[in-house]
Amino acid sequence: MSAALRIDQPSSDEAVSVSNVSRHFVGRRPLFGGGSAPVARAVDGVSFRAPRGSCFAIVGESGSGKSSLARLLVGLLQPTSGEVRVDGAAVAGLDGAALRGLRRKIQLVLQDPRASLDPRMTVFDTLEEALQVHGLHPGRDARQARVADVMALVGLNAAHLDRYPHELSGGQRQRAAIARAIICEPEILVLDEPVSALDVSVQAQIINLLMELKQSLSLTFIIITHDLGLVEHMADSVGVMYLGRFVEQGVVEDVCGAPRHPYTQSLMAASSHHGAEAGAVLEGSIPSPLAVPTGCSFHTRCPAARVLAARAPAAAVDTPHGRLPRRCVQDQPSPMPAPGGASIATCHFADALPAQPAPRSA
Ligand SMILES: Nc1ncnc2c1ncn2[C@@H]1O[C@H](COP(=O)(O)OP(=O)(O)OP(=O)(O)O)[C@@H](O)[C@H]1O
Repeated sequence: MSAALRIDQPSSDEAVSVSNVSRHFVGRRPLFGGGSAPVARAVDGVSFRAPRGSCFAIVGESGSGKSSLARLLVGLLQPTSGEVRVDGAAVAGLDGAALRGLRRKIQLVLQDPRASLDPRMTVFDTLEEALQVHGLHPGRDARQARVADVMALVGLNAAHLDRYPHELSGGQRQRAAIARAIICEPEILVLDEPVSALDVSVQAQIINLLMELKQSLSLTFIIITHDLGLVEHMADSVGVMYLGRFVEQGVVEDVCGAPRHPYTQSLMAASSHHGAEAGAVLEGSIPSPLAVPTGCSFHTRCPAARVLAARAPAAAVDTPHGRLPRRCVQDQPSPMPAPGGASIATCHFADALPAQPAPRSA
């Protein structure tokens, strides 16, 4: 059976399934002094499932690997290891008609719509071209009718059809980019920071539009964001990403309602929606994926690790990052299920910490 047939077959209840996926970027070997080429672990062993019609959110700071994961999902990047399945079929190695089939099924919406809209093409030409690439609605009249339908779906009208991207407002541009993403009737939208470049007044309109489209077109969403407020509003499940890994994942009510990993707790503290209950807002910036800290990769910034070390100095070790609990620096953390079986957190002390904002650093 050809790969083209496989990708188009209706199959599992899972729109997207990601199993232990990694993407490492190998840099240049140093010119002098020998040594091996540096390896950036942008995505490192991520797994999740998004059932049909659900919304899965990937949240984390800039540099955590969210965009690389998005590009792996839509086949723009190939995994170093692991497997991405869309609609039950493996994405790796697709080409030709099979790859076009995948591209129709899963569409990427970017933060800056200018990146997905050609500045030299009108809105009509952009939308018509998408139909032509996939051979849908053959004939000019049929394409015009489909374009008009999709324009209405996204809240644009005939007056916008002949405009170039720079002649549209930010919100209108994002509506045009969404129109381009849905015109070929995809099943899944990967939304990479879909509203963060927009004025606050326009953000709610675009979020409402996306939620309406999700409902009326039975779409599955994978949303990538740094905004936990958006996660709580839109998503069913969430993976919290730090240095290429999910440090906590589960249903949104559990992860956002009672975060167990100190990193999630810090993100919640930094979120405008939870500022009043804030614990420790994170200091410093995310380490380079070229030099992921050993042990728990979050230990160099973890406020809870310092508090635990101060409480139990006998079990602590001195490091360049302060006095830290031995377990944080020595063992590789493995995913720890919540006592109730709901969320999974990789913190060694997830069960010992209050499932609330992280304690302030000592
Ligand atoms: N082609 C590449 N070559 C080398 N390193 C890369 C490449 N692409 C991404 N990286 C590195 O991988 C890490 C994760 O990048 P990525 O863009 O996926 O993160 P992100 O969470 O989406 O951040 P942002 O929100 O800033 O885009 C970064 O440190 C980045 O420098």
